Amino acid sequence: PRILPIAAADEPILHQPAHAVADVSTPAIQRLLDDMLVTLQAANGVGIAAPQVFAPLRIIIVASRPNPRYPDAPLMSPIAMLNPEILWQSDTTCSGWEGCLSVPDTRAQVKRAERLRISYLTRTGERVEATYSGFVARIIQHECDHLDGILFPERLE
Ligand SMILES: O=C(O)C[C@@H](Cc1ccccc1)[C@H](O)SCc1ccccc1
Ligand SMILES: [Zn+2]
Repeated sequence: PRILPIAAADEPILHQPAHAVADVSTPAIQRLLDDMLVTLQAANGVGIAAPQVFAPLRIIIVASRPNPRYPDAPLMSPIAMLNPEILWQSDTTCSGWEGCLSVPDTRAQVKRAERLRISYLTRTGERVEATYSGFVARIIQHECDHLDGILFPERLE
């Protein structure tokens, strides 16, 4: 696996919708997942979306860990979510700090749904549904926005 270049905010790919993955089992997709993970780790991120590494595909990796702004964030093994679909979002929202690997040196408070239910394919092709809340739900919403060409500054009130 190799560290991939990360698209900056002015790159068109970050402002257009990504395409569903047709076959998760191909070597190219499996390699992309490995490359996204090492890229995320090298950048000290807690999430990454395929368009950020110039791949217009509906793939995100969620990797919450405690950090200075979220000291009580859960430490989790990175989860690759392919073709994620948010099935439900709570009306309850909360505001919290966000940053973005594609928008360096920028932090802002963003309002997000506190809880959500998501359906996605794992890297082995199983369909999974799960409920998340708090910081992990925030990361998921941030990453799913990337798949629709939305960057967090567009979410500011
Ligand atoms: O650019 C990205 O998508 C990754 C962001 C994910 C993120 C989502 C929501 C809230 C904060 C970050 C990067 O992880 S930015 C680096 C970072 C890490 C921990 C806390 C804040 C920012
Ligand atoms: Zn981002």
